[in-house]
Amino acid sequence: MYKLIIIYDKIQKIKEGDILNEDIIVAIATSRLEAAISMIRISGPDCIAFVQKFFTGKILKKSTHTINYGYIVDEGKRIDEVLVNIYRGKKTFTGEEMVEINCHGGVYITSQVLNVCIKNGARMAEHGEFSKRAFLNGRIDLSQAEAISDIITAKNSYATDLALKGITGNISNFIEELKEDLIQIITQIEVNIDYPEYDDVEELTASSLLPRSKNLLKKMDKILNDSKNIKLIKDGIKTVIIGRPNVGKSSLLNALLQEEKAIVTNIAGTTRDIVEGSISIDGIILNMIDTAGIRKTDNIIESMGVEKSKELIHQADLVLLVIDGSVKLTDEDKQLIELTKDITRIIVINKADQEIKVELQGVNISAKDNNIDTLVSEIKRMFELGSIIDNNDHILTNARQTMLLQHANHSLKQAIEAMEMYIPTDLIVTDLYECWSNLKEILGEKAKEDLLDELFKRFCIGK
Ligand SMILES: Nc1nc2c(c(=O)[nH]1)N(C=O)[C@@H](CNc1ccc(C(=O)N[C@@H](CCC(=O)O)C(=O)O)cc1)CN2
Ligand SMILES: Nc1nc2c(ncn2[C@@H]2O[C@H](COP(=O)(O)OP(=O)(O)OP(=O)(O)O)[C@@H](O)[C@H]2O)c(=O)[nH]1
Ligand SMILES: [Mg+2]
Repeated sequence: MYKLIIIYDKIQKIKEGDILNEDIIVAIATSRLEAAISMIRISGPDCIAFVQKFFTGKILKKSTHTINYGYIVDEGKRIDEVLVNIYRGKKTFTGEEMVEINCHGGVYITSQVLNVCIKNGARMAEHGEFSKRAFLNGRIDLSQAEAISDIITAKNSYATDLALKGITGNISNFIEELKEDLIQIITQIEVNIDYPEYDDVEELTASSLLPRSKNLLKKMDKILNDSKNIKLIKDGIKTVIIGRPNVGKSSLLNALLQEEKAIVTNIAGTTRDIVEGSISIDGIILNMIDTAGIRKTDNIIESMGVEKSKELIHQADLVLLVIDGSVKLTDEDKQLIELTKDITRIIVINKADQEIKVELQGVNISAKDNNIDTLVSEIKRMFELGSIIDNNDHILTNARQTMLLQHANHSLKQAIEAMEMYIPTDLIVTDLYECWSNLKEILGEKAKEDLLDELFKRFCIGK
């Protein structure tokens, strides 16, 4: 970020007579601070002619999609030896003319080359401005722009597969299909309102509108249902390990992490603050939190830890409730079983290397001996996430999209209820239009300006 400040400083120092072209934007598109090569990405009308002002290589007038060798110069002085990629015409990422300067990847040298660009009149891009321009120029729709952001932040192969599908327009396609279904329903009503060949509302509704609408609703329901677990695939499963003191929670965390991360002792109340760690089970990410053992205590520090543990239960995607199987179930155990009964949880009966004294449905493990296969299998069984994506292209990938489809779904449901009561069709249309505008917004069609700013701000600079 500091580079941005330096660069804005330089803008102030632009000499009189310099062309300041607000339309040309630059950004460093490499994420690492120091690398072999940095790419400085430039977009905007006539940016090839712009770069030619300080690039010694001769870019042929009519050439496009070529790589050009030369030096970046500033007031006659060579700054760096570079390769420059040029993209003329509208067939580019942003839909505008584009240039990419591949310079050496040091932090200082990159900022020097950037400075030359700024000095000659370009400005730094905002977060996501390249993708935003691609969107505004109609190269991609909003779902594709989100997918570009997703592929950069993807943490596993499921998330990359999903993002790549989104980039290639998968979401766009199935939303267009839904829009097509809906427009056919709306058209049929509109035609009937304008040309009431037969004014029998009941017949029109029963014969075609209702079955068509119900079919569309079913499609939407399925998409919403299949998209439920996407957040878990993308961000991981927030897994909270709880249980009364000394049952082996920290030992379990360590066994899962295959690392002695949390302190383990035979003293009850060892863990006071939370300990975190992440693992990947066949691509499913578990973001685990080991907590303080839950019990009544007079110790202030311990009791704060206990409070935190209780809070975390309600934020979890998965609770691992650890029970010491080598002793009889205590009242504290029973309270925790009750407390988590409506939460996605696995009851983990630990210390199975000893004689088991509890009668309880759960998975038996021995954290101490790293004997946790039963638990790992159970987690895999519960979150068979990959298969959702493998066999299904009709998935939404974020909360914005699913919320809009839920709204669309709701409006359609209301329209169907109205149809079933044979309410005059012109009144039903209002709900259907509401449904329509929500579907459109998924692709960013007529999306509000401030929403767009909000969205693209979350991108990194240079994207
Ligand atoms: N050097 C470089 N590598 C890169 C990118 C880039 O911008 N520059 N990308 C940036 O994200 C990604 C590739 N994505 C891209 C997406 C579209 C177009 C593009 O020019 N599309 C045109 C022409 C397509 C064609 O020739 O068929 C178009 O859609 O009209 C380029 C890159 C990853 N690698
Ligand atoms: N026999 C046996 N002992 C275990 C097993 N797992 C943990 N222990 C022992 O149980 C004791 C407590 O283990 P911890 O992992 O610290 O338990 P905890 O639940 O994190 O305890 P607090 O942090 O105090 O809440 C230690 O002495 C461990 O060695 C196991 O599978 N079998
Ligand atoms: Mg502990």
